[in-house]
Amino acid sequence: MNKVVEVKDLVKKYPGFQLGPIDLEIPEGSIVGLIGPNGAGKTTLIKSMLNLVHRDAGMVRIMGMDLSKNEREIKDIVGYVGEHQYFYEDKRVSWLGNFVSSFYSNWNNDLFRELLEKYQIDPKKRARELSKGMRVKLSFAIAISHNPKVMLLDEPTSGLDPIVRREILEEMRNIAGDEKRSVLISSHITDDIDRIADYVIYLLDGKVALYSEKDSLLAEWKRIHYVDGELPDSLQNSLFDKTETAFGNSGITSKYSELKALLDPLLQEGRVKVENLGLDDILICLVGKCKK
Ligand SMILES: Nc1ncnc2c1ncn2[C@@H]1O[C@H](COP(=O)(O)OP(=O)(O)OP(=O)(O)O)[C@@H](O)[C@H]1O
Repeated sequence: MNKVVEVKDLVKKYPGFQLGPIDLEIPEGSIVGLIGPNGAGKTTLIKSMLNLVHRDAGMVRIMGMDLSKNEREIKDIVGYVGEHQYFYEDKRVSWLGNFVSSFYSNWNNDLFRELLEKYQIDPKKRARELSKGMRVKLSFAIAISHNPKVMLLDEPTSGLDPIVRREILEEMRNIAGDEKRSVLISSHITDDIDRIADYVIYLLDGKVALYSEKDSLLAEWKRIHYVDGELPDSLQNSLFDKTETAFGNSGITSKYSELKALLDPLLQEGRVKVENLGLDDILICLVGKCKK
């Protein structure tokens, strides 16, 4: 599969914090969710991928172009929505659309107008008159209207109501659905990531702790509920975050496929139960908040 985005040995240092070295690739037509605790470096990573902050080392290639040499061309094909929206506050939405259109070679004004209507943004309103959610939606409309090949989204859905959030996520699915475009989206709303992502990156303390296909990740991480004495010791010992439950005991495995053959007969007899985990549960374990 082609790589739309390649990041190699990327390092960004701040006093008391270092992002990287980061290596990652985003395949064509995929949505990658970026998950991590506050301060893990998600914003720094996304900004470094667009030269919005200057990296100390490493390489970023987008659609085969090197960010050090082709920054302009790259910005033309990347749609970015950041945590904060900066507009000329006294200008009207229609003016802003017109203004930004001049920076992009593939600007689609019909699409921009369609999106404003869909997101119920009055083109006559001035930026300062828009609500927080409307500002995010306007940023999306702008990012999508220049037909980007890659979308880099930094916590884009946090201020949005559930209806618009769903719409925006759907839009991202459509963008990735044409197989040629890709999305990297950071969010603390792991439900959103769960809903749309094909891959998940866990970023902890500036490093990629885990990068996996989402479905296989969720297939491997399970909580096993068992009654004492029902599980072979070796299996019990391989579990972590052991907790007493109404069923008896429980513990987490991150390698369910390796235990499945042993567990299947017990499952059939109802002596063991298997519970699915969410992306949040996995994050909590990865940051070391699970019992060993
Ligand atoms: N301009 C800056 N100057 C100094 N330190 C910075 C700067 N920007 C970010 N940092 C530091 O870099 C680290 C990572 O911050 P970053 O905003 O990338 O994390 P994040 O994962 O996006 O966090 P959050 O989930 O809270 O938005 C933090 O320790 C932060 O204090």
